Amino acid sequence: MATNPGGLTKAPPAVRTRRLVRRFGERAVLKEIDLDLAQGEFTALLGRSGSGKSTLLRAVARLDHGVEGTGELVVPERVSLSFQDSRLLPWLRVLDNVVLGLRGPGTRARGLTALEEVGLAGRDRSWPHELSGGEQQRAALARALVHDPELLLADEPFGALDALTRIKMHGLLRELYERHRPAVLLVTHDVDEAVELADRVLVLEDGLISLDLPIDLPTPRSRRDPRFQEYRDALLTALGVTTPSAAPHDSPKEKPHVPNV
Ligand SMILES: Nc1ncnc2c1ncn2[C@@H]1O[C@H](COP(=O)(O)OP(=O)(O)OP(=O)(O)O)[C@@H](O)[C@H]1O
Repeated sequence: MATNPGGLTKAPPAVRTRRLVRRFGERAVLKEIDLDLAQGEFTALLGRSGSGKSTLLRAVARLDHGVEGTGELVVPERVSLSFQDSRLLPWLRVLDNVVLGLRGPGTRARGLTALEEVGLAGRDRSWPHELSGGEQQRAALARALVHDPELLLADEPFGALDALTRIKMHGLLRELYERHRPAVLLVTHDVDEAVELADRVLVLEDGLISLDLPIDLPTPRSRRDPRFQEYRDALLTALGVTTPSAAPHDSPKEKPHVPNV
């Protein structure tokens, strides 16, 4: 374990990448990424479409065997993944999906507890197609959490949900995170989602992390808090988007439009 200048022992990071490179043909989508994610840290990853967010997440998940490197990639043993599409197996009931791959005594009880935690108590015998989109994402979260992950990698898990369900899922994810404390890397296009949920937001641009912004706001966070808006404006600016709220004071007073980038 490393010791910092104050003499306190510093825990090793949950994720550590050094000089992580991914090329597709001639094009380097990730150019020597150096990234540390602390244990129990909630990080959001933003970037324009095609900037390489999913590529980075897949690399960290060790799903991509094309990652090059003389570099270094350290990830914990227990890693769970969640995607925009819940990826529940249609031929398995909800509980069987949740406990898939889990072994040992108490498997069923663990699955039922996970379902209860995500608000799906009593739906264990349902088939995936009998669940709504939001419920399917809840089941996917239960499946991720039942493994007690040290790292949760989530690639736009709420991207396909309607606005109201999305808000509910934000609350649920933050609550589950605070209870279980895995390190989280959340890929999103939604700047508000990033500021609302994460303690640190990264912007990926041109193959590198161009901004690493700690979010120092208590939770639950209100989008109406002026400091929330300052973070959001800083991120939108980093993403190359100008909004009326980030514009000079003498500009027309329009309702800020916050695009998903
Ligand atoms: N298997 C592949 N073969 C060739 N190019 C690829 C492959 N996978 C990704 N790419 C390219 O790498 C770039 C980054 O893709 P990636 O999916 O990581 O971006 P992203 O930031 O997640 O995009 P989005 O926000 O639109 O989902 C894109 O230009 C994409 O076309």
